[in-house]
Amino acid sequence: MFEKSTWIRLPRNVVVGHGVRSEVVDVVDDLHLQGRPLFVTSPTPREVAADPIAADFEAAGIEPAIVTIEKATFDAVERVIEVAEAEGVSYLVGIGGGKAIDIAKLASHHLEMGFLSVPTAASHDGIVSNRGSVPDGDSRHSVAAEPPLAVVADTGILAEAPWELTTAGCADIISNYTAVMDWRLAQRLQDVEYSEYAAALSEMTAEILVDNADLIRPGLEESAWVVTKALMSSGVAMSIAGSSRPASGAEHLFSHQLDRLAPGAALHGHQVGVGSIMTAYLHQGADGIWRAIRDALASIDAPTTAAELGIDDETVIEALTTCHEIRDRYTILGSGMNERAARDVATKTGVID
Ligand SMILES: NC(=O)C1=CN([C@@H]2O[C@H](COP(=O)(O)OP(=O)(O)OC[C@H]3O[C@@H](n4cnc5c(N)ncnc54)[C@H](OP(=O)(O)O)[C@@H]3O)[C@@H](O)[C@H]2O)C=CC1
Ligand SMILES: O=C(CO)COP(=O)(O)O
Ligand SMILES: [Zn+2]
Repeated sequence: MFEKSTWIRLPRNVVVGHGVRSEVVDVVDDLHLQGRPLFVTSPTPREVAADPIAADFEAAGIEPAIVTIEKATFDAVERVIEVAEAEGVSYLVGIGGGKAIDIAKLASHHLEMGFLSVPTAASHDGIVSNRGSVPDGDSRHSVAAEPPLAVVADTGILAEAPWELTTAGCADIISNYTAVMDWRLAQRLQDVEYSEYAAALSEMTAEILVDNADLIRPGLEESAWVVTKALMSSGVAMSIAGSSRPASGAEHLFSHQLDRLAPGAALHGHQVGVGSIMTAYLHQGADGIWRAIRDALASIDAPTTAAELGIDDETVIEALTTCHEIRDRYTILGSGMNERAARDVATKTGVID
């Protein structure tokens, strides 16, 4: 008897383009959301977008509450929940980079309220995903949540953000190649749940981005358009899979460990890009696609070495040899690399000298 079933939850409205920031109020109206919102933001996105959007709401007779978070932590989620309850809000709006959107996503899930995702940087593929990624002591949790009811991505704001945020988003997408390799390996060796559709969407998204790399240039609003569409497509792949597997493999474990060993040194997307060069080598050896991944990253100005990440070589080795412990996710790293093997792959791929 066939007993399989699945729920795939996706945003209802996706609004992308120049100046759409001013349409957040209309999107709320279209979704029939009533009452006050709580804006969840972080310092720079507050200035760039949350305060102007709050002014739009006030002009429409709605008084938003605002909470500014500094880090993506479970304490921050707790604080947002407390503010939401104290202010009597009825939905949340995450305005910012990955950290603000993840915290809004997790708090709204706990509160059983809807949320809107308003990215201010094309820096990560959590914009529409149904997961939140939060460090917790020695681990990093990929927490199940709901995707946003709507996404409002203003390409004007995204194009004005520092260029490295956009190159980080590109690298987060390029890392899908190795995330899918890890997923297939885990399916073959550990029989983990696998979706051919989600894997194909994730790989195709990376391919389209790489094929359009010449459109991705600083100061070009079209770049924000191309990258944001790819980030959304990758987020949809995660929602279809019901897991971050299509977009997060060993290269993400490496990045999550760097976040612990060298906090704030480099952007998430840049770290996963460098991780992807090395894990591609581990999967396919010297003649595999690691050079193509490195060249694609270099072509859009993303880092390809430890030095470009601003991280010293020894920290890279420590991250490579310990990151398999971050979470129970089977990848090419298996039960861990020893130091010699880690030094070998990092040197052969030019990540360290
Ligand atoms: N849930 C999911 O599926 C996914 C989650 N993630 C998570 O997302 C996070 C990474 O996202 P990322 O966006 O890099 O991290 P942040 O949210 O920390 O943003 C990176 C930096 O960009 C700044 N910033 C954001 N928007 C602007 C702007 N318009 N102009 C100037 N500066 C701006 C932020 O400023 P400030 O410091 O003032 O906030 C911050 O310093 C990680 O925690 C990662 O785990 C990543 C991929 C998928
Ligand atoms: O960053 C992600 C996908 O790009 C997802 O993060 P996790 O590794 O925490 O699942
Ligand atoms: Zn990522």
